[in-house]
Amino acid sequence: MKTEIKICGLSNEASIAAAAKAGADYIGLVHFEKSPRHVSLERAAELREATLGAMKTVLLLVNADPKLTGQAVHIVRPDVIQFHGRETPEWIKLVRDQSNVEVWKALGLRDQATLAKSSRFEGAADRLLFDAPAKALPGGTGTSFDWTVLEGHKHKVPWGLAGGLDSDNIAQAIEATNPPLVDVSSGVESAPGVKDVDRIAAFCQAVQDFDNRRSS
Ligand SMILES: O=C(O)c1ccccc1N[C@@H]1O[C@H](COP(=O)(O)O)[C@@H](O)[C@H]1O
Repeated sequence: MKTEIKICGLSNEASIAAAAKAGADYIGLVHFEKSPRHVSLERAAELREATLGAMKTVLLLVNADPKLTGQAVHIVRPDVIQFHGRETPEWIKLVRDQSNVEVWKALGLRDQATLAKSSRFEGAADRLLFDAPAKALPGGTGTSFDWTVLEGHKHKVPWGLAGGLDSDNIAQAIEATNPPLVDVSSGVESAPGVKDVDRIAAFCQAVQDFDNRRSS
């Protein structure tokens, strides 16, 4: 099975080209002013163009109101919106039904109880992204969570693993959780918000090496 790769928090064309060359499936663009990776909607639209359709574009929003969400869909025309705040299942479903855009919901996983609550999003989100619990920022902090929380879990919707992943721990993370998609931001940076093309390449290579070992 191929593990899909999302490289998140890109803010320039060079890192988008590096993600494409390395074989990423998705890029993530963050529209959240408190993030060191924040880009305006207009810049996000330019960066989506820079993918040349080689990768899908995920636009990340945090607790965005209906007006901003509508503007984001209209201006950026992403393939996916990733909601990374306290959005409700009802809101996620409404956006999915009204926008024709795939909708992902990120959830901070602390323990079995928080995992059990993720079932509220079945039938609403197209994918769940399991991340570390929010700290001062809701995500993008390079923090991982206890992957054993996912052990034996019967996933009812497509999902992805996020939170503190990097080229050193990604093989262990895939081995432990068997995710269909992995999502990285801090782990491919040299400083918050500064993507490193070599780390992007190393992360993707580590995922591909794991997939190749598993299928041989
Ligand atoms: O990247 C950010 O700045 C960010 C801000 C607000 C919410 C989520 C954010 N990033 C997402 O968080 C996860 C994990 O990131 P990391 O690899 O631990 O740095 C990932 O989905 C990012 O896209």
